Amino acid sequence: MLHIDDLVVRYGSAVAIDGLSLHVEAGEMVALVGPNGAGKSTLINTVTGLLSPASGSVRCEGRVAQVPEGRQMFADMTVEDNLLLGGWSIRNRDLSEVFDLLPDLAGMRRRKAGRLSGGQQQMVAVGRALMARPDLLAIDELSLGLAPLVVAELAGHLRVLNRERGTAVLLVEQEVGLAFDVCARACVLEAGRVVASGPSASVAKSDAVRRAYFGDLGQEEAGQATMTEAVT
Ligand SMILES: Nc1ncnc2c1ncn2[C@@H]1O[C@H](COP(=O)(O)OP(=O)(O)OP(=O)(O)O)[C@@H](O)[C@H]1O
Repeated sequence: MLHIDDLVVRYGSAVAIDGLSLHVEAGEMVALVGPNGAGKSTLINTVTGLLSPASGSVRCEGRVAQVPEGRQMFADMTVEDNLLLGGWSIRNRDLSEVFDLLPDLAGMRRRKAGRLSGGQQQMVAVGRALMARPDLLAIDELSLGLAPLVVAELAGHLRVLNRERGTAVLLVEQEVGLAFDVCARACVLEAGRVVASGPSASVAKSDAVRRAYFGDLGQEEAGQATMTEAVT
């Protein structure tokens, strides 16, 4: 349902995405991992239309919604009003669907978003994106600054969302263990390219992941990072 082909994205003369192709099937959960500056956020922001390609194409058959890095709450607005903003493009905006999936939000609907904990705010950010009834949910750093228990609860909600509604998920995540656990498939980005792709359990053992997170390959091997490692 998401087709990204030969994508190039630039900031001025700097190339952030460098000829990247990636395809996501309907209902698939795909993790995007890689070192700082690899282009993960740029890719997500291009998928959701916040950035435009310099060349190549991004085509999505269905609605996309984003959970942005840092949550981006409207702090002085209530939880309910934050949620309603997420559904601005929907004719009959109905909070009940989101409350069914994230029941804790119903109890905090009248509270100011800025008064909530980080985990509660992240739940609002997920709920706000779900108000658009997306076919693809693009999440930039689910776990950022959150306690492991809170992250585990959010991950559980994502699994239910995927299982019960068939929503596809593109998850950018620094916590690779979490990303591989939640998503059946993973792609490793380096310097704006996909350098490994396949089932998460296999990608977890790939050279690309060792290079990105453990730095335990020699210079010579690191220099060979430009070819895609197809992991099966
Ligand atoms: N607004 C910007 N202006 C110029 N260059 C940018 C901008 N945003 C990102 N970049 C550059 O584009 C490249 C990709 O950045 P991006 O934030 O997409 O990577 P990332 O994989 O999400 O990194 P991180 O894990 O640190 O968030 C990096 O070299 C970064 O410095």
